[in-house]
Amino acid sequence: MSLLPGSSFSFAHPALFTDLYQLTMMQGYFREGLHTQDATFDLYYRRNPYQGGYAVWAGLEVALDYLEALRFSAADLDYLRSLGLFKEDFLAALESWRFTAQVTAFPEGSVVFPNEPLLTVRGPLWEAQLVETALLNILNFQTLVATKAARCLSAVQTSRYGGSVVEFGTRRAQGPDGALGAARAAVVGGATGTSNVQAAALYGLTPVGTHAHAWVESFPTELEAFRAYARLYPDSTTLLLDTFDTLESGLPNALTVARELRAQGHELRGVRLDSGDLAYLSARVRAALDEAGFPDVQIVASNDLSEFVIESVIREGGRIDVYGVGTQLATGGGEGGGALGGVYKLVALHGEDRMKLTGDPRKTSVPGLKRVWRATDTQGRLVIDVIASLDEPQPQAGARVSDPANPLRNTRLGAGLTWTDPRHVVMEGGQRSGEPEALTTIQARAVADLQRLPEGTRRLLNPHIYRVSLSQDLQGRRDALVAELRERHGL
Ligand SMILES: Nc1ncnc2c1ncn2[C@@H]1O[C@H](COP(=O)(O)OP(=O)(O)OP(=O)(O)O)[C@@H](O)[C@H]1O
Ligand SMILES: O=P(O)(O)OC[C@H]1O[C@H](OP(=O)(O)OP(=O)(O)O)[C@H](O)[C@@H]1O
Ligand SMILES: O=C(O)c1cccnc1
Repeated sequence: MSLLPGSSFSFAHPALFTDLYQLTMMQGYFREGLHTQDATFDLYYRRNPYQGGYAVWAGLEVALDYLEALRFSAADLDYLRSLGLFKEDFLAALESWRFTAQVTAFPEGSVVFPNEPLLTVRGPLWEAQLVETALLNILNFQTLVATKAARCLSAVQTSRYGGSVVEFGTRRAQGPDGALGAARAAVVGGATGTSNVQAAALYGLTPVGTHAHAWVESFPTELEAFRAYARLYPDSTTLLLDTFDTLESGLPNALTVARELRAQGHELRGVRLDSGDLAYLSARVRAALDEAGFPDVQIVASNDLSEFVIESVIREGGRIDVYGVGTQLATGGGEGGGALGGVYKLVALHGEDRMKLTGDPRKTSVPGLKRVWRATDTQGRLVIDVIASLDEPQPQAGARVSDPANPLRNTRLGAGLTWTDPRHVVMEGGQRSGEPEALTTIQARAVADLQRLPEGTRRLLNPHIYRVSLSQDLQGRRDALVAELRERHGL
């Protein structure tokens, strides 16, 4: 069951969850008579997290919950009035203010790449402006953590024995909201569970767990501690082996309890390793369990795990079934992690292209209303994404497309590709276009999409860079606007 059926998040004061400048600009647009202009903003990021080859797009359902909940309560307006910045006519207009815009986005769980518009908001300028902060807050973090989970899972999949990832990171996460959001995002990216009970209750997951060293330390002997736990949870006990010595004490005591449970008609579920060389120890523990007639007892491992540790443990012959990943997963940590730098840029105003010019060509935005075309080969593998103008037809074989960060690098599209337009309108008039998607559906999409990635792009270290290109039409519009802006501003 879920404590919040059909919904994934609740904000107490959603309209105030924004940067002050959004509100001061909103008042400005209102007083200048610009607030109802038809504006389009694109949300995208420029660099994959973890120096990887992709990201897993996560947080869309949370973002839609936020947009549907958005309104200014009487208490919000009183607070804004107390700041002395806002005039009464503006505050009065906020009383009935609602988010009424259209949102187009990749389905949550899709594999996505730098520079492509992941989400587009089109509607009255003051509405589209206000939501920048919260959308980036939600989507950057969810996407970062979902990508980390996917990387851990892809490391697990290098084992011919299979395995799964669970999220153990609440104690090290960035505060309570960070922990809940991370648990959700970890599941989007492929984790099969979380130890956080509130997250499980909110998102309709089954909480998972073993026991801590404190349990063993609270009994005169390790064996008594193991027996007491097994008595209480005869069908779901996982014993932690390393309080004193994994191979000399924990393992033999766990085998004793496994035999005692079986004599009573139950089975020990698992053992957990939490220190030492996890490859060596898990291979030794697996062999001992198998030899003693317990091939189904699972080996859980924890202790500062990351995608790279998982890959290494497997390469060295480790036999772990469940990887409990904490700090690195819940914080989105590790090299190239910490935060996803997604941005939200105005790309059109009443139908006319808009863009930000900058000295750094990688930061120059792509103007205009767009569509993303995604090509797959005959085996269903992703080949290339082409960002095109909204009204452009499906790309044709032989057409030239260019690198958004470097127009001099261009390429011709091959033949035999199947083109799809994966983005959909997910909100119209401020209302969801369909029912919220279940986390299980979103996770299944992520797992399937990751399988469609070329192996080199999925690689953890120095991956092959998946091509995201601009159509010639869009590149031409961008060049024309750059030239016009330079002339207008004397640059
Ligand atoms: N076979 C392996 N390959 C790569 N990394 C491993 C392997 N086994 C364990 N690790 C990782 O090595 C790191 C350190 O393990 P180490 O053995 O130093 O810690 P420990 O014995 O658990 O000590 P502590 O009790 O302080 O945690 C951990 O991040 C662990 O996940
Ligand atoms: O991926 P991680 O961040 O390691 O998260 C999981 C860890 O959390 C717990 O121990 P904790 O770290 O609290 O104590 P310990 O280091 O003494 O085991 C648990 O035993 C794992 O080792
Ligand atoms: O249940 C566990 O084993 C667990 C939960 C959180 C953190 N470390 C371990």
